[in-house]
Amino acid sequence: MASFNTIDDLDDAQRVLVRLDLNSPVEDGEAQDNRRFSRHAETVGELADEGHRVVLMAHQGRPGRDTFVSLDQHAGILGEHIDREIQFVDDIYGDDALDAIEALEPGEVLLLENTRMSDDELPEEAPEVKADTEFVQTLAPQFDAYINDAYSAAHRKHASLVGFPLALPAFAGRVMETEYEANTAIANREFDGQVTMLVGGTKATDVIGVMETLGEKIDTFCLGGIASHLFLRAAGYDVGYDRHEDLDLYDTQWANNEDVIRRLLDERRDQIELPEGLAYEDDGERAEHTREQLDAANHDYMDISEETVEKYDPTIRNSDAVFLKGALGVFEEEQFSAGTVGAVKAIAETDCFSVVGGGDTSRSIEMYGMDEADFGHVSIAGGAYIRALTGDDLPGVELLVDAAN
Ligand SMILES: Nc1ncnc2c1ncn2[C@@H]1O[C@H](COP(=O)(O)OP(=O)(O)OP(=O)(O)O)[C@@H](O)[C@H]1O
Ligand SMILES: O=C(O)[C@H](O)COP(=O)(O)O
Repeated sequence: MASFNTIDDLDDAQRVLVRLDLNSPVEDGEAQDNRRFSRHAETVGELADEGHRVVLMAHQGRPGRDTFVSLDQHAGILGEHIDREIQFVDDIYGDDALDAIEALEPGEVLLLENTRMSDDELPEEAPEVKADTEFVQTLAPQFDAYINDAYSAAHRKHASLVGFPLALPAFAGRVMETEYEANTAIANREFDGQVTMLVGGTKATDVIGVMETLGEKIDTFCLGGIASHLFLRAAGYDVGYDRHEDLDLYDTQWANNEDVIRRLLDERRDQIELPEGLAYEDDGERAEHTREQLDAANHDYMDISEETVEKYDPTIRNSDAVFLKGALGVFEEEQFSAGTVGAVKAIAETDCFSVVGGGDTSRSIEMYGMDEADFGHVSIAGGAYIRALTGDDLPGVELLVDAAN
C-alpha cells in the first residue's frame, strides 16, 4: 500500500490550500446536495477545528455544459454539513482572492471560485507544466501546505490537482485516505465466480478507455447510458449521434473511442451485453424502441428498455461480484429510472460483493430508498475508481506519494 502524508502530519496553525471534489448534479441552475459534501465536511471541519486557515478549491462541470456554474451555492451547502460559515469569493487567484485569503483568521474557511473558470486549470498536462502556471505560481506562496482530498478527480492532470504538489508540501485529506484505501484493496482482490460490471453514465470515454484492460478481470459488461449508444452505433443501429448543437455528448466521444469499441466488439463480443432497446419521451410518457426501431435524428434515448432490465437481472443475480460505474439511464426522472433502479435493486438483493461508484450515480441509492449497507462499497468516485481497478496509478495520488518520499 502506497503511503502519503496525511493531515495528521501537519504542523499547527498552518495556512492550508485544500482541493475538494464538489462536482455536483445541477438542476435548473441549482447545485444539488450529495454525499461529496458530507464526506468532505469531515476533512474541512477537522482542519478548521484544529485552527488552520483553510482555503478550498474545487471544480464544477465542464466549460460549455449547463453544469458549469459558479461555486457560490456550494459554500452554503458545505457550510450546513459542518455547521460553520464558509466564505466564498468569486475569484481564483486575482486580487479579490488574494485579499480574502489574507484576511482569513485561524479556524476560518474560504471557498474560491470554480477552478475550471481559469484557463490554467484545463487541459490535462504534465505536473511540471501545471506547476509553472500563473494559477499555481500566484496561489502557492500564500500557503504553508497543500491538501488533496479529491480522490474522485485524482485521475485528471489539472493544475489544482497536479501543479500544487510540486510547489508546496503535500498531504492527503480524510476522503483521499479512505477512498484510496478502499478502492486499492478492491482492485487487489481476487473474485472466484462471475464478475459483472455495469457501465453507463455520460462519461463514455472514462469507461470505454478501461474496458479493454478490465476485460481480463470482468466476465460480463452490461452496458447502459451513453456508452451503450456508442456500442449500438458501432453495431450498425441508428443511435449515438449528436442531435443538439449545444450538447456534445456523442460525436467527440465516438471519435475518441471508435477504434476501441470496434476492437472490443470484435474480440470480446461474448463478454458484452448490449441493450435490446431504449426508452424515450413521447408526449410526456415513457415509450420504447427496439434496436431496429432506433431513430437518432428524432429522439433522445434516456434509459435502457424494460426487456433489457430483465435481460441484465439474472446476470447480476448470478454474480459473485458486481461493479457499477455510471447510471444506466436518467434516473433523476422517475420515468427513466427503470434501468438504474432495476440494476441497483438487483445488486442490493444479491449476496455478492458490490461497488456502486460515481458522484451522480451513487445518489440513486438514497433517491430510491435503498440502504447503503446492502452494498460492499459506495464510492463518491466514478472515473477514478474504475481507473484504480485496472491497477493504473492516479496522477493526483502518485504525486502525494512522491511528496512523502
Ligand atoms: N441515456 C442517457 N442520456 C443522458 N444522460 C444519461 C443517460 N444515461 C445516464 N445518464 C446520466 O448519467 C449520469 C451519471 O453518469 P456520469 O458519467 O456523470 O457518472 P458519475 O456517476 O457522476 O461518475 P463520475 O463521478 O465519474 O462523474 C446520471 O446523472 C444520468 O442522468
Ligand atoms: O465527477 C467526477 O468524476 C470528477 O469530479 C471529475 O470530473 P470530470 O469528469 O469532469 O473531470
